[in-house]
Amino acid sequence: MAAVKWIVNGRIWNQESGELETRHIRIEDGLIAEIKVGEAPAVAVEETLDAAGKLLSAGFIDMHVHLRDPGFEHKEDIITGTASAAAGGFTTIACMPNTRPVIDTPETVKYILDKAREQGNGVKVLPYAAISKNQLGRELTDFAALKAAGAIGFTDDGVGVQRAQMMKDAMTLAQSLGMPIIAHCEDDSLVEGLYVSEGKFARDNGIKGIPNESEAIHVGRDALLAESTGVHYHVCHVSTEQSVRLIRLAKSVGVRITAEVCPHHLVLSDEDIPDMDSNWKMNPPLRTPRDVEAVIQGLEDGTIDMIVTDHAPHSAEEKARGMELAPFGIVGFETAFPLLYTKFVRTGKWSLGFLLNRMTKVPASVFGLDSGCLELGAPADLTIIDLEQERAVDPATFKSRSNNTPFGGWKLYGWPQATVVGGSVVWSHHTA
Ligand SMILES: NC(=O)N[C@@H](CC(=O)O)C(=O)O
Ligand SMILES: [Zn+2]
Ligand SMILES: [Zn+2]
Repeated sequence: MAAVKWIVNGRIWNQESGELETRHIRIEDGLIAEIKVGEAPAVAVEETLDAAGKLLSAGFIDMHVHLRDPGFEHKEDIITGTASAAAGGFTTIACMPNTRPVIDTPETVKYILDKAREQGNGVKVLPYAAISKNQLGRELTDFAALKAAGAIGFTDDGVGVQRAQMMKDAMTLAQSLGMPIIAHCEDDSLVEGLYVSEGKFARDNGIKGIPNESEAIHVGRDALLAESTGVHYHVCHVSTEQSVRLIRLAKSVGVRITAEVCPHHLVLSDEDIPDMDSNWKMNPPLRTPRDVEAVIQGLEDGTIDMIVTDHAPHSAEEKARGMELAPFGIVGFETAFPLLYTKFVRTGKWSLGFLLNRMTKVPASVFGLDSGCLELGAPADLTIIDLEQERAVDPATFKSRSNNTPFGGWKLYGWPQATVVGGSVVWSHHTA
């Protein structure tokens, strides 16, 4: 990993003017030390990264990813997962505890942090710990010990916390420690055995679908519990109109609630599923076009705070089991920015700044991270993107160990060129 002293000729988004402006960034001790206007400084080539008119952004932050390590290394591990993240322009990622063993002890938190530091391609990895032991929803984990070990929040992502009392106890404890609860919202009793949402695809194929209420019931319950406990409560992968409505209401009465949405739920509905192809199977499932409109609206009006990938690698063999039996989930790092840039920014629906903020500044501020901005003294965590490069998604080239994506062949603009963490180039398309 080469440390650089200058990144020159980058095009930086100026929030005030709403335009891209050329700047040169000097890096010292891993931090942004100077942002220079005008001529590029005359500096040694070895210590310089020439962004040559490309977008220069704060590195992307993804607060919801699955690295599968320990236990499911045939899908992904910390090495391939962070390589995939870096290739997607991500400099900080927060990984979910649904591993084997589950991240429910200080030892496993330490395993993640140590392996990420030593073999994580320079990418910053922030571990979440489980709410319940083994994610079984029976007994709370030792929140204080997990916090001390370095966990940044608590979640049973992969499954919903089924019992309200358990969620209330978790929130009370998390609140006393100043930690957030991150929730996968799903009522099992409404979902059992189902794998696509209630909608046109399910009707056309004569299968029973997952009802939207399965998500919103938890959002509503938890918003009430967050109100009474005062905890910071964060909703995972929001996918329905009802959830957006409930989060909006909770925010309006002052509940400390935040929320995330995934690229696929912004871009795809159940009506786009071409056939019984398990690359279109994820949890939450693709919902109706009306839900897609609602989550876009929710992101636009601030009800939903940030974008996350929910990068969920599964092996080709597992995904080959067919729609009904294959596991839920799709990979996300290496398509997230090009997908959203192409679909929302190039079409004029969003400004570039709107998209960048929801992948940098907002997640940083919601989770209290020092990165996510291009300011003096901030970590030199940076992403360089070629906004004009058009290329088809080729899953065979992914750095991830898995390539389960519905976006293969999609022609997209806005491909990452280089990723820098703490002033070191951790990935570049030249060396890829
Ligand atoms: N999103 C998914 O479809 N799958 C995730 C679990 C989860 O995020 O709930 C996984 O771990 O595979
Ligand atoms: Zn989930
Ligand atoms: Zn997840």
